[in-house]
Amino acid sequence: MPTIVRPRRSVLFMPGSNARAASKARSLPTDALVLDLEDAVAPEAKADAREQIAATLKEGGFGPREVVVRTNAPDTPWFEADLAFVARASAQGGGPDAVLVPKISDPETLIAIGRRLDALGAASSLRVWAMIETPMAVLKALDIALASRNPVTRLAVLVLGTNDLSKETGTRIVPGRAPMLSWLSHCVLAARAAGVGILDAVWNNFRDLDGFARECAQAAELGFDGKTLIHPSQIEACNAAFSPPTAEVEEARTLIALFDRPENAGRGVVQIEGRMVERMHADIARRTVALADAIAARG
Ligand SMILES: CC(C)(COP(=O)(O)OP(=O)(O)OC[C@H]1O[C@@H](n2cnc3c(N)ncnc32)[C@H](O)[C@@H]1OP(=O)(O)O)[C@@H](O)C(=O)NCCC(=O)NCCSC(=O)C[C@H](O)C(=O)O
Ligand SMILES: [Mg+2]
Repeated sequence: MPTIVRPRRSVLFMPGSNARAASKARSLPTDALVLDLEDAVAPEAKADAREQIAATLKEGGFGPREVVVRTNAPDTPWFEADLAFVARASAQGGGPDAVLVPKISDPETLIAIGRRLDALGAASSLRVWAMIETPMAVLKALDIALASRNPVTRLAVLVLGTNDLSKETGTRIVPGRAPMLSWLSHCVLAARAAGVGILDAVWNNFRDLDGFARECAQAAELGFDGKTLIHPSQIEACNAAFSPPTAEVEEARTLIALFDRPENAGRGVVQIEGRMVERMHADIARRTVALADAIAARG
């Protein structure tokens, strides 16, 4: 698993057409924001939403937050215009960091999208995030994640979409998510095997913050980097759930220092207060410290 240097604990969706929400996001402690052209925008409002997102991007002011635009799905009449818009914005500078493409179900589609972005002259820095939200996408999660090894795909992050998964499968979204747990874990494994990021799905009932906090804790235990959000009230609990606790960071620093001592240079295993620690624990500790430092650097 690679060292995470870009915190993606909280990733806030907002309708691309909602200028007020985008303006608000400039001062919210979210790690990333997604300006949506898909579900949150009515069919007749797609073109206006593109214009609004263009104005939002031009104005900038998002600081260290990663800015992402979600297009409509590849098989919709809006996709080509959405992709061309994102490519143009990125080529002009000040564009989004990534484009999030919904309903990806196979690696071939990612390759085609990457080629199209190249042909449209998108900036080389533009990354692709892929939504895993069809039954086929879950079944092919590893193939999709491994598409990141082909640089043409620009693939950096997978994002779960449990609303669409529920719609496509008839599986209910229930507290604890037992019916979907195996899918979530399978996707985390696929992302880790390929070395891409992975974000959990949204929690719809944004007034139920206790239930939301429980789901964040579950997502962190499952190994997600963070969670996608729909309302500012969800950011604080989400950031807390995906930040390494202070005591864990302190312990990690102690462990790294122990292995860095000259007398331990050739040792694979040492002990701290009667507990065995191996070099793999030092690797985990370095990841914890790298994430904590990156979070602290945000201020
Ligand atoms: C759900 C909402 C429509 C609720 O909005 P609203 O009624 O305005 O809520 P509040 O009155 O509580 O809002 C308080 C203030 O916060 C601002 N606000 C609200 N939501 C956002 C946001 N997402 N980002 C930024 N700011 C936000 C309001 O403007 C209020 O500000 P102020 O006026 O200054 O007081 C709304 O929250 C919303 O639209 N959320 C995002 C919906 C969305 O993007 N959905 C698509 C992504 S989820 C998805 O697609 C699922 C996935 O694909 C799957 O398959 O699972
Ligand atoms: Mg969806």
